[in-house]
Amino acid sequence: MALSQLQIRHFRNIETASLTPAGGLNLIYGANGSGKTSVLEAIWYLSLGRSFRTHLAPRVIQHEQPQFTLFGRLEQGDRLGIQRPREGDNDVRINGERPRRLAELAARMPLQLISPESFSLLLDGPKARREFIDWGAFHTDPQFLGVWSRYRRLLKQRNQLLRQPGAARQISVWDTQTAHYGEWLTRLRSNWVNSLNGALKGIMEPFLPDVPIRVSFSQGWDVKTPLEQLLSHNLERDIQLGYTVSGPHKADLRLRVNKLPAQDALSRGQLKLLVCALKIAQGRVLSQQQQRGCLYLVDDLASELDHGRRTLLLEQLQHTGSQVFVTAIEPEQLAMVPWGRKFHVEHGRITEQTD
Ligand SMILES: Nc1ncnc2c1ncn2[C@@H]1O[C@H](COP(=O)(O)OP(=O)(O)OP(=O)(O)O)[C@@H](O)[C@H]1O
Repeated sequence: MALSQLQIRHFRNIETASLTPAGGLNLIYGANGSGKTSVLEAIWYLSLGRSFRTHLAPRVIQHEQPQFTLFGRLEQGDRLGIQRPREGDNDVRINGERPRRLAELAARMPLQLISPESFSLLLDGPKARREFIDWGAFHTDPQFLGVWSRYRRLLKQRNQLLRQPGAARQISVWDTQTAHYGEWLTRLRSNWVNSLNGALKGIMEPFLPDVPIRVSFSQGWDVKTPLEQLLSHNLERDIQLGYTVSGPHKADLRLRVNKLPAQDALSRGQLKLLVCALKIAQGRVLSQQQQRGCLYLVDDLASELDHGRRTLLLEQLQHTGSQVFVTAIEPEQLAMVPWGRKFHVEHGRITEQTD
C-alpha cells in the first residue's frame, strides 16, 4: 500500500502542493517552521479524517482561507479525497463516492506515526496502548470494528443504567450481551498481541540488544473469571460508583524490563527505539497476515537518536518494504540510506530535489 500521488491545498502553511512520492523512502526536509510536519499531518488527515496535532479541524485550514482540500491516489488506483470547510464537517470521498463510515478511509490506508510525541504510547495511560492493539485487530480482522462498536454501545448503556435507581434487574439482562461482545473483543485483541509478540522478538534485538523486554496483554479483568460472572459479581460496587469498573475497556499492553515498567527502566533514546520497534512490528504483522503493509510517517527522526541508531532505524524502515515519509531539518543528518525521493520544504512550498 503506497500513495502514488498527493495533493494538498490550503492546509496549514501549504497553499498548494503536488507530490509524486517514491514507493519506498521519502525524505521531507527544510528549516524549522517550513511545513514538514504539515505534510505528514495532511497524509494522516487523509487516512483518518482528523489531525494528530489538534482536535480542532479549523486550526489546520490555512489562515484567511475558507477550506482545505486533500487528494491522494493509492498505487492500486483508489482515489481518496477530503475537503473541510471552516463551518461544517469533512466531505470525504473514496473514488468519488461518499463512504458510509470514516473507517473505510483508514482501512484503505493503514498508517503508523513515529514522532517525538510517540513516547506517550509508553508514558501515558492505557488508552493509547489499547488504541495501538486495536489498530492491528481492526486492520487484520473484518469483524473487529463491528464487535468493538457493539461492546462500546453496550458499555455506555450499562453505565447509564448504573446511574438509574432500580435498574439492576435490567442491567443483569443486558450483561449477557455485554459479556458476549466483551469476550469476543478480547479474543481478537489477544490474537493480535500474540502475533505481534512473535514479530517483535526479531525487531527488538538489533534495536535494544541485551535488554530483556517482556510484552504482555492485560485483558482488563482476571483471566480466570468469565466476563458475565465478573459483571454480575461487581454489580453492587458498579452501582455505587456509577460506572463499570472492570472489563475489556480497561485492557492494556504491559511492557516490562526485568520486572520494571519499561518507562522506568529505559533511557529516552531507548524508549524511542522501543516505540519504533513496536510500530515496525505492527506493520510487519499486517503485511504477513494481509499481504499489504502500512505507510510510515516519521517526524523528526533524528531527535533523541545517535548516528548509529538513526542508521539502524532507517535500515529497519527500509526493510519493511513499505512507503515511508521521514522529516528532517538537515538532509545530511540522514544521508546513510539511498532515498527514493527527496522533497525540500520552504515557507510551505514543496519542491522535489534531484541530486
Ligand atoms: N492554519 C495555519 N495557516 C497558516 N500557517 C499555519 C497554520 N497553522 C500553522 N501554521 C504555520 O505553519 C508552519 C509550518 O509548521 P510545521 O509544524 O509543519 O513546520 P515544521 O517544518 O515541521 O517545523 P519544525 O521543524 O519546527 O517541527 C509554522 O510556521 C506554523 O506557524
